[in-house]
Amino acid sequence: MREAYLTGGNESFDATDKDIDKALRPLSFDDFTGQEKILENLKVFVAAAKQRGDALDHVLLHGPPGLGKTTLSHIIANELGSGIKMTSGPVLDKPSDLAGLLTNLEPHDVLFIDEIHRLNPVVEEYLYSAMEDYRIDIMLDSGPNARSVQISLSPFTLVGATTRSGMLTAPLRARFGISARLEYYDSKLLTTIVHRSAEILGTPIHEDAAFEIARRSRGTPRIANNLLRRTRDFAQIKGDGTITVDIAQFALNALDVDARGLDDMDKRILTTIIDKFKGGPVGISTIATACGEEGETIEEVYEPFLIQEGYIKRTSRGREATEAAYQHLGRLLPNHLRGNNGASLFDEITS
Ligand SMILES: Nc1ncnc2c1ncn2[C@@H]1O[C@H](COP(=O)(O)OP(=O)(O)OP(=O)(O)O)[C@@H](O)[C@H]1O
Ligand SMILES: [Mg+2]
Repeated sequence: MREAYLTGGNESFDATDKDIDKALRPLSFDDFTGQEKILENLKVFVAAAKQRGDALDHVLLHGPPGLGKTTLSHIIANELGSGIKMTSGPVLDKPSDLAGLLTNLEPHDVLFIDEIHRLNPVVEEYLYSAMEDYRIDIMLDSGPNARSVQISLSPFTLVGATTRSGMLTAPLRARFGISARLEYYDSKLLTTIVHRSAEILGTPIHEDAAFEIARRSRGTPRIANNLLRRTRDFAQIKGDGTITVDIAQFALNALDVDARGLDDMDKRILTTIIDKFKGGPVGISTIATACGEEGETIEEVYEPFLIQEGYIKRTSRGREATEAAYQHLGRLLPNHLRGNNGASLFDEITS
């Protein structure tokens, strides 16, 4: 797949976004940029398991969307030299769905369960013994004829992914020997990722243009790749195909991505807190209703980035907008924040 893009030709213009997604996905530890600490540990655990001839311990990957959880699960299987079966929490409706998957695993295979916080509790219960002892008990018949049979499974590795690790039950969480939280990427790492993707797509890109896309990507490789693809369209139609910084800026403005990478919903959340609730504190469900978005989505997708970038603060009474949020939106600072500002100004003058 990847070769098709590397060798160029017109195939890349016919490819759907889904194919491109696949082509851009790193396939090995060495191909994966960032998350250095997680990668270093995983390399050791994978090598040790292989050396012992054991299945790798179960792995939980958590963190905001688009940071590489699915990608890493494939890489783990590749590096183990194992097969991978993919499913997701909400799809596993009954214990028999899970049993079907588990009994089809080859030794040391990876079973990837996405959105693992959304497992049906009954199915989750079955997963416990599968994870712990590589066996499941299945009930045959019901009523007086009911009996349970035990089925042995091949030693396997469960890789669970979730954007909401807080919603995992304690018994499930305890059964993962390895747990890793993926963090947002800084602009430098994202610049590397943009360059790599541009090369695979066969699109020439200037260094400052790659950085411009990177710093406006909300710390997220998926967004960086999407913005790159859209910018490539602008370069193709409005320019000579090369992504320059002017083309990148033009494209990003046309796409409504602001200078700090905040998107429409990010800005809506901030303006809601500032304009409707005097800067907070205000509860997440109130913000959600005012913005017309699910509270869960705000908490899992938008808030972590806004907190990391210092635009909102989480307090016991709710969310508050920070000085940075007022400044970014060009709003007048309220009194309680102006106090701090005055003090720092005073320091500067006297020092
Ligand atoms: N470290 C990385 N280096 C290069 N590309 C990356 C990296 N991490 C992610 N990507 C790219 O970003 C895209 C999104 O990654 P992925 O699907 O693994 O995210 P995810 O964490 O599983 O997201 P979700 O929670 O929405 O399922 C992938 O297509 C992949 O190409
Ligand atoms: Mg995923």
